[in-house]
Order: sequence, then structure tokens, then C-alpha cells
Amino acid sequence: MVLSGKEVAEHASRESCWVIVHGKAYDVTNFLPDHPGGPKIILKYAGKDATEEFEPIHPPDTLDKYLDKSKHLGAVDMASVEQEEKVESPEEKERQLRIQRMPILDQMYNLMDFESVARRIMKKTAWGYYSSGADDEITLRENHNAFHKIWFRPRILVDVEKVDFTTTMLGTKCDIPFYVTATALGKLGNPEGEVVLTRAAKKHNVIQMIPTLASCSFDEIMDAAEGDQVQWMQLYVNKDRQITKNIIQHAEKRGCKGLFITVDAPQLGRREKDMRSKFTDAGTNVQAGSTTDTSQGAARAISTFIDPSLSWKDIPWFQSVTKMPILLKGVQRVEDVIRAIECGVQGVVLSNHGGRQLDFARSGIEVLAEVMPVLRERGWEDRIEIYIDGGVRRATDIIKALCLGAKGVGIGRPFLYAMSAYGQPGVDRAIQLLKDEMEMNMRLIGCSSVDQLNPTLVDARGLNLHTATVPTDYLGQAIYDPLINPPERAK
Ligand SMILES: Cc1cc2c(cc1C)[n+](S(=O)(=O)[O-])c1c(=O)[nH]c(=O)nc-1n2C[C@H](O)[C@H](O)[C@H](O)COP(=O)(O)O
Repeated sequence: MVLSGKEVAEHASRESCWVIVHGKAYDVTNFLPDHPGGPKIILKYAGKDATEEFEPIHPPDTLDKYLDKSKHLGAVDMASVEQEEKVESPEEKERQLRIQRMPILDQMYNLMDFESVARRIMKKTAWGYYSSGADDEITLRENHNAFHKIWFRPRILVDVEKVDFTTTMLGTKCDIPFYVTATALGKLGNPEGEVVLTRAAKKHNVIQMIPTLASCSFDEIMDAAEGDQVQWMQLYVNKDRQITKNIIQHAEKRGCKGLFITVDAPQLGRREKDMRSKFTDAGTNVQAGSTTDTSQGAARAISTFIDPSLSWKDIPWFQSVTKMPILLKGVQRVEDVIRAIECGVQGVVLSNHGGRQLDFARSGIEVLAEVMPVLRERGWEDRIEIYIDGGVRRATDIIKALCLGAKGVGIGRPFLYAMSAYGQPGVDRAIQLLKDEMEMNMRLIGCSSVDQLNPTLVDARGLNLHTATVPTDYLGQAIYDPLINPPERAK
């Protein structure tokens, strides 16, 4: 029996709340108190079509997985559903104009160019979620600035006619020493979501790390992979260990080649741009006098399941439920790298979550410079694979990390921005730009393969001088949503 829009509209209260998603009606009355994003956002769509709001945040199999079948009410005659008249706000009109005027893809010459375009054409909520860092965003900026404190000591008169910057990461051969790191909610920026990154990763033979909080379902992302394409799984550990065990063993069965347990987020950070953009979008409610729940940016709303009790004592359990290599993502000091080695994990990512967690955490590259000398002293430098992420925007950043001892680096936001602004062609171009930069800079540093990269090729003494001024990065400053006005650039 097909429901009419009118029948659904009669269930528009806390006492009886039906919503429509993808042309089907669901009774979510009893679910309201359990919704991670709070009841308000559901009640806003009570009795109505919630598909547009639902889509970017929830993988398509969410309702099948988490809402009892008895609450699935069946198909709705969508022609009979009263669609709210879409009044385009002045901001949206302005955004559409900026989209019409945006530069063509060939005008993108580096990863920052994508960020500059994305900032202007993305919806506020999407830009707020992707670009935000925690608190005052000091670490967000330090991640990128830290690379500016490292200088090269290039070699000369080395035959660099042929440059090979391929490498292996967890035993997988990759074209270039970086992977597309896990970043949640891909559909906020592009209606296809994370599968866009999957296709680009395949095309350029780089590895994709699949986020727990993807907009696409895990299986959609795995299905989008082709041939022997390698993917890793990023895991937020659920308080319910059975759910976590199911996720891990399903990922292994589907062929994931690495489990990256995120350890820097017992609670997601306070990302005020994310929270503020939610406020702005709901701004009209505020004018109408209703209160807007600004306690929840997208991040906080989707992460209440994460287990803050996760600790070192849990590592043996993970090792008992999977044969995948286990790496800890979000390690931030050498003592924990040593403990990770002693626990028998296969690697770590030195990372502060892109500056989205603890503000004033040090950059991954700075922690790397602390870790490697200690491991070398113990003869442990080859005991595990060490990755870093955060603020990598140039091939020179990748080269600096490898010179200091990293196996590879993770890159997040640039590919989100490229995907949001230009779809897969954008991500393709971003990866190709990095490959072109890599070839040139390997030549200029006097190395023909990545195994020649070593600490003598860099001077990183200034890395931990946080008071020292770094070269003003007008490009970066003019793009990140500055808390201060970017310096006027010469006309
Ligand atoms: C930009 C971004 C990063 C996220 C991210 C979402 C976005 C939009 N999310 S988050 O919603 O929870 O914060 C994740 C995530 O799902 N899991 C995770 O381990 N890291 C997450 N990260 C951190 C990411 O994996 C890298 O550590 C970080 O992006 C590297 O810095 P850059 O963006 O500067 O390359």
C-alpha cells in the first residue's frame, strides 16, 4: 500500500514522527531520543521529505542497519508530497554566481588553488566542516607552517635523468609516497561522496583510507574499487565492541589491507566554524525567535558512539579479531611510538587529526623529527612503518617527511576541496600536480629514488622553535578562513 504525502504529514510531532527518505516513509518516533544529532534536526522534517538533509550525513544503508523493520512504512506517492517552496537565499544566489565565475580546472596550479576555489563556491556547512580546526586553529595553521621551518641541503652533480618516486606502503606498491587519508562526510562536498576519491586513487595508483564516518556506505566504496586496488580502513572504535568487531571483520573479508585505529579522538574536537555554519544555516530559525541547537556541529552530532575508554589494554583484542596490519592513527609523542612497537602494531600515523582535535598539539612533521633519532638510537627505525599527515600541500612537504624518516604521508583536505569544486577531474589534477612537483623537486634535491632521501638533505633545526617567525605564507593565509584579515597582497 503506497502512502500519500497527506498521510505522512499527519505524523509531524514528537508523539508521532514520520519522515520520508528516498521515497519511503519511516516511523522514527521512538528513535528521536537516540539520534546522535539530537531530536531537533529530525523534528524539523517531521511529516516531510528529509532526503536532502539525510543524504550527505548518512550512508544509504543507515536505516536498514539501525531502524527496526517494523518502522519501515513503505513507499510514498511522492507526487502527493507537498514540497516546500525553495526560496533561494541571497547568500545562495551569490554562491551560484561564484560557481558560474569559478576558474577552469586548468587554472589550478597547486593544491592551495583548489582550497581557494572551494572556499568561495562550497556551501557554508560543507566548507565549515571540511576547513575547520579546533579552538583557535593554531595547530591547523602550524601543520602547514611547520614545513616552512625545514630547509633543504640539496646535492649536486647527481645523475637524475631518471627519477623514480614510487614506493611501497604496508607492502603495496604506490606511484608516489602519499595516501588519500580518511576524511568524513564526503557527500557534504560532492553528491557522489567518497567513491570519487576511490576512482581517482585507482587511476593514479595511490591508496585510499576509508573513513568510518563516510557518507557512502563502506560497501559502496569497496565496490567502487577496481582490480587489485588497495584500500585501508580507518576505525573509530565503538563503545559496543561487537559492532566494532563486525566492522573490522567485514573490512578484512572485503579485502582491506590495513586497519588504522584513530587514537586521537576520544571525543571529537570543538570546531567552531563547523558549529557556526550550522548556526548560520539555521539563521532563519533564530530570526523567527526559535532557538537553534548550535551545540552540535556536524562533527559532534555524528560521533557520540566513539568509545573514550579505549586504551593500550585493548590492543591485544584488536590483534585477536583481525589479521590485517594494525596501525595507530593520531600518535603525538615518541613515548607512544615506543609503546606501539612494544605492543606489536605494524605502524603509526604521527598526526593531530588535521588540527581538528587538541589545539596546540605539535605538527606531525615535528613529532617525526622527535621520533626518528630515538628509534635510530635503539636500532628500531625499521620495526614499524611511520606515516605523518597534516598540512601536506606540496611535494616538497612529502620529500621533507621522507628525508626525516617517514614511509609516506596522508593528505586530506586538498582532495576534499578538489572533489567539491571539480569532481573527479579535480582530484585527478591535484594528484597529477603533486606527481609533477615530486619529479621536479627530487631532481633538484639530487635524488633519483625515494630510498636516497635521508636526514642530511634537510636542516630541521628550526622545527621546534614555535616562537621563530616563519616565512609569511601569503598563499596559505589568504585561503584559510583567517581569524585575522589576510595581509593585502600586492595588486
Ligand atoms: C579534513 C578532515 C579531516 C578528518 C575528518 C574530516 C575532515 C573534513 N574526520 S572527522 O570528521 O572525524 O574529523 C576524520 C575521521 O573521520 N577519522 C579520522 O581518523 N581522521 C579524520 N580527519 C583527519 C584526517 O584523517 C587527517 O588526519 C587530516 O585531514 C590531515 O590533515 P590535512 O587535512 O591538512 O591533510
